[in-house]
Amino acid sequence: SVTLEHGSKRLGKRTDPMMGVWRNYGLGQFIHWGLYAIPGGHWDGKYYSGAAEWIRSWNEMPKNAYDELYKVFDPKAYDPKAWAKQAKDMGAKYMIITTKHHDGFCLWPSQYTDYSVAKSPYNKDIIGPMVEAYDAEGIDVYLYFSVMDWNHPGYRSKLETKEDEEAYEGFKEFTRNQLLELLAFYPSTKGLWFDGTWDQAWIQQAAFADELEEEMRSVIPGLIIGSRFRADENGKRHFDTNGDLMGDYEQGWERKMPNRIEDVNGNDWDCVMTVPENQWGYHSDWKGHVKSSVELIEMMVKAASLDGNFVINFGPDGQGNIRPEESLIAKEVGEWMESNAEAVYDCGYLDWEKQDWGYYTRNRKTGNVNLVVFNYPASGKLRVKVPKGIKIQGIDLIGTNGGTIDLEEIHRDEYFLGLPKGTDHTKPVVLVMKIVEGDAEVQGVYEKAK
Ligand SMILES: COc1ccc([C@@H]2N[C@@H](C)[C@@H](O)[C@H]2O)cc1
Repeated sequence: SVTLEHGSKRLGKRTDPMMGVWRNYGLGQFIHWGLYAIPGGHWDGKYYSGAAEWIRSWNEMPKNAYDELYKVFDPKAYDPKAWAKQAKDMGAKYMIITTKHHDGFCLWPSQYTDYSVAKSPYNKDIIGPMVEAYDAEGIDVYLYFSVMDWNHPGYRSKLETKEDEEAYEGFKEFTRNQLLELLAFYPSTKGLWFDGTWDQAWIQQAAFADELEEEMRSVIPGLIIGSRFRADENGKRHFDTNGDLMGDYEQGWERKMPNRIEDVNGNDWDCVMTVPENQWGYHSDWKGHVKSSVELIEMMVKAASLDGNFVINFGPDGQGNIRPEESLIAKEVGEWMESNAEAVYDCGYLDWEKQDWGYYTRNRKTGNVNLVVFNYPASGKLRVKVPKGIKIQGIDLIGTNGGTIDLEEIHRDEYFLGLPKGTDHTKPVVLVMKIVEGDAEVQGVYEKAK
């Protein structure tokens, strides 16, 4: 490996308590809210087929028309307490809120720009009450911040002239000022979720960004920052020139999932996911595939089974309403979490052979092995191979005990688990297995589960 001034600062996962909390979240909520929610994917009677939060980049929408929207931002229905309650009921352990998206509009009254809620008819801080409401529900708050800022005169995607470089120095100072301001205004935030960091101009700022990351970490010790914030001195992002992870967790899984444990390279990671195919901000007219709650539950369990967190995105409309489709998702995911959360919270990868019926997750606190069944076997029996040296002490439907599951040993270390007659398998079914690890030879023949 090569010596790097501005590469990864740590090999392997963070081992401190704050990162341990992050690692056990399981489920989060993303909220994309801003001026783009006002047009909601339409302008002048035309339908924008792109991602609604990118409507400013659509040539059918005049840039100055977009840039005037702040004059009508006055969300009468905004009720952060209701949002936080809904997120709590869904089972979210953390929430990521767009403080500033690519358009540069700030949902907090920033001292460093007039392009904020302070200059809108609403004229109140949006972020503060949201942080308070989510903190009150015990949901940790993370601040999304886009470095790319289409509104700031000093923003550049690349630096070609002397003028560019001088303007960009001002932009860098502005960016640092806003980030320090956010940490000062909202000190209960647990971390920052960066986006808009792919521009050449930013990638060339390895030293500046490295120093800024250090500074932010000193302002809030334990602050959690992902792999997207900065590049190393060779322009390498997410993973430095030596292939080591930048930041505290991998942020590359946007609208996609890893498939095998090897894909996550031993790093912490989160997957952020839209309900429709590709809309983060509010679009009043979703086209294409809209994910069901069972699809999202499967992704959430798959993430936990591969040592990651899963974050479901919500895009409130221009008045601050959560749309009905998203409220239904929150309700149905919450209903499933009501009785199955222990198979997701505090859970991670189990190095047992992946089976077709679904996913294993290992609860780090209880040691229990969870079998989350999505593909119900026609035989009604799950085939489970346990590694040598594992003794099954008991298996039960989640939430029950007393051996409701019929266990048949079909080979050494291989069993058929019979699911109780009448099990409702229109929703994922969870079995909880208590195991004893260690050299089974010493313990002699396995005792059948009671
Ligand atoms: C293909 O380029 C992009 C650039 C930015 C995004 C942003 N990241 C997501 C988390 C949303 O904020 C989306 O606008 C998505 C795709």
